[in-house]
Amino acid sequence: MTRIKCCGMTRIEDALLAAQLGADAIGVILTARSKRRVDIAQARAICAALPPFVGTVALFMDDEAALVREVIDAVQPDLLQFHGNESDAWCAQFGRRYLKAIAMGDGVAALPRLHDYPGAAALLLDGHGLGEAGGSGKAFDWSLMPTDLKQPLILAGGLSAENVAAAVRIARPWAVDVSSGIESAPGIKDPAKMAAFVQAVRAAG
Ligand SMILES: O=C(O)c1ccccc1NCC(=O)[C@H](O)[C@H](O)COP(=O)(O)O
Repeated sequence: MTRIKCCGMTRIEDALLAAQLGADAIGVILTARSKRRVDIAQARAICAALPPFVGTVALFMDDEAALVREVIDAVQPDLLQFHGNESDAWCAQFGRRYLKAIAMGDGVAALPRLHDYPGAAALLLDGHGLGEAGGSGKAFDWSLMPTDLKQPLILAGGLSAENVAAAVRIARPWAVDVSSGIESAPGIKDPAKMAAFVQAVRAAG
């Protein structure tokens, strides 16, 4: 079964609907680099509203360590996600499990970077270019998804109800991650798109 993370939640009602529909995790974005940014109080309210067994992920992109610590204390997310040029040692300093996003927009040139994060709980392969923010809606060449890495791989970038079944079939990821493909506007999730996305992933197996 392919797990599902719905990212970029800015409203409690959207996060609750994702949970009801069967999403395995939701993401809240704390970095100023995002148009889906929430403040710490919003992130805490969204995460605290969720039922048990739905994971929470707090996202950062080249942010100050002090912000990450503040979020850990206030929000208590299950996982951290780092989306920028952070090193593995930098990500590990918080003593928390983390996902490391890898920009796959450069195609094969990005592949060596997949070996730079042995401490990450999983790698999230995203469609944008190096140095660009996530949530871009850009897909990458799914056939580049490696099969020889020990870490679980999360497929992200430009996924939607229309293409996710093909993506799962080609890339065989541990999980898929989606943001703009389930939105009506940045940070505003669309119930019909979210339901169709979860259904398409479940049908894909
Ligand atoms: O979504 C953002 O606005 C964002 C900004 C800066 C860093 C990371 C960001 N999102 C990270 C995610 O995990 C997204 O879900 C992922 O990039 C996929 O987004 P999309 O292509 O829109 O499905």
